[in-house]
Amino acid sequence: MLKVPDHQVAGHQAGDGKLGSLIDDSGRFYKPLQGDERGSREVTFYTSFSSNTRIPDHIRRFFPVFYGTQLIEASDGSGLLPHLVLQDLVSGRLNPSIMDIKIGSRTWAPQASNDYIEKCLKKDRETSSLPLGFRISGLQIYVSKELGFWKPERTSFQRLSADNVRLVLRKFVSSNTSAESDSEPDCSFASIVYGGSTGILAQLLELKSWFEDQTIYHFYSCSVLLTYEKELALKGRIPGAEFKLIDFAHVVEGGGVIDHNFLGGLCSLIKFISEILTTPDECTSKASPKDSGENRLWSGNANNE
Ligand SMILES: Nc1ncnc2c1ncn2[C@@H]1O[C@H](COP(=O)(O)OP(=O)(O)OP(=O)(O)O)[C@@H](O)[C@H]1O
Ligand SMILES: O=P(O)(O)O[C@@H]1[C@@H](O)[C@H](OP(=O)(O)O)[C@@H](OP(=O)(O)O)[C@H](O)[C@H]1OP(=O)(O)O
Repeated sequence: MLKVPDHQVAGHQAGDGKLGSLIDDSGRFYKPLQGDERGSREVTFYTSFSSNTRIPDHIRRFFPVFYGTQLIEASDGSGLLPHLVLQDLVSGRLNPSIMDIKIGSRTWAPQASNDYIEKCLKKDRETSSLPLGFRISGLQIYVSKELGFWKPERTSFQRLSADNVRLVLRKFVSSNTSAESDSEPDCSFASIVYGGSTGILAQLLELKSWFEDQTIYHFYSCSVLLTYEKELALKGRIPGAEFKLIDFAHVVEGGGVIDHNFLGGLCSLIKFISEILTTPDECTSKASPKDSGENRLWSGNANNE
């Protein structure tokens, strides 16, 4: 039985007659193929990647498992439509905190049409993509059993300054984050989510070392999806912090050249996360949302889902 995912934080969302991804009970995520070249490009990528023997296993683990494509009933009621069948990255998680971070200061491939480049360039300029090399594209943070999730409006966190991006990355790993609270994030879980030999930072550094060498693909407009379970962290247990790369609708061949756009964005994200680990107490007093006019981020409601 297919259903609308409980924990999708960005992209095209199913429900209310709209076309979007679906999940089943066995841990699979069904993403509808977009009718234009985005759908075929993503299938081409997954097909090539899954059979490419040059991809080391320690890098392959950063990608969802690909189970091919399948014709299924589309969520918008339009009938049978081909879908990518992928590993559901939050299957088995109870209350996952999730952040979708789109990597790269440029989200368009050189081969794209002028109209598409213009559309992307506008958004890259208006968001943190151009100045920081990445933008937060989707977010939900588990608050508590009573309050559910804090899932702010997507437009509220795409255009943040560097200081406020830092603040969101801190809130993501804090025990005192909620829609109501604008207290300084305590970064209680920074060391077990971002830090340690198996934490997010170590994983990102491993990915980075591959990107310093690989020239097979260029990953435009691709995201890293960070997830962990705050409830486990609260109980002092390992919170299962991990990331996977998602959204390959704009991946093109690398042509023997380093993907400096993705690599640059990844280095920038790594720097932000490293700084949180080295200076966990240094919160963003200089980046008051009230000063920067970004209050909307802090006024989003918690979502009980
Ligand atoms: N394999 C997966 N397992 C679980 N959740 C996923 C998976 N892939 C994507 N998602 C969820 O769906 C969201 C959107 O994913 P994706 O970017 O691939 O879709 P999209 O519709 O192409 O988005 P966009 O139009 O923004 O490019 C992600 O932020 C994440 O919450
Ligand atoms: O609507 P489209 O043409 O599929 O383009 C989406 C775009 O609408 C979406 O922006 P938003 O409406 O969710 O704000 C972009 O997501 P980000 O905000 O995360 O950048 C998508 O990336 C666009 O899709 P695509 O990247 O395939 O052009």
